[in-house]
Amino acid sequence: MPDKQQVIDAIIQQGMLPLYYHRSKQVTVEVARTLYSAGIRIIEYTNRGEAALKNFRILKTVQESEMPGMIIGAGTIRSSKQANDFVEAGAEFIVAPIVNPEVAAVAAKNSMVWIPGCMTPTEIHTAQHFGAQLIKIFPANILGPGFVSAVKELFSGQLFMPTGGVELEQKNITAWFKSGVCAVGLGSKLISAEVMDTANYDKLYNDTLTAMRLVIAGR
Ligand SMILES: O=C[C@H](O)COP(=O)(O)O
Repeated sequence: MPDKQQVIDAIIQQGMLPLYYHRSKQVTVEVARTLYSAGIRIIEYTNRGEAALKNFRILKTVQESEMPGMIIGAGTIRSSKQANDFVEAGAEFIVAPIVNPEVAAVAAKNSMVWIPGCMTPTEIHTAQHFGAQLIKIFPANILGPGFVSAVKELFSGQLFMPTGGVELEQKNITAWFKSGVCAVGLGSKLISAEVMDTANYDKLYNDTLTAMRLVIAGR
């Protein structure tokens, strides 16, 4: 299992964190395989449906046998029970849409990175207090890059990753990096419901290469 700094470094190095959920275990695994074959080495699987924990366990089995160097975290973790369940299932970091100190405590107990979602300076301050090295700016498209530019001086050295509505387009990704973020979270604009439901893994592969190029060009 990677240590906290290795997880943070992997996100910064990749410059993007792909995230998704799908009810089908086959789709869950094929999406990860496709991302991996395109060069992705850290992903978030979100707790956004009834099959999330079961599918996460299957994904971890495939990761162990087929994906050396891949890191898989659990997203949309709002309670300590969810955190404990996904840690037990092999989550290597935890992402959340909110700041819940009880989730932070589970992450700390397991020496894991906790990436809480924040949309105000007070939430950022609270997240820092409870140990967040990296903070998810969420919902990113509501706040915009101007929010990060405005608050980053208040939180010198803090790492930020906007997530929610980040677009797969150069202008948007470049604006985020210019505001001072270290990576962007990419959900539905990269791994859309349509791509998953139609098993269009060629499109996902090509879009992933595009996203990686946009990140390199944008930062
Ligand atoms: O927390 C995850 C976000 O809701 C994902 O947003 P997105 O699908 O717009 O990238």
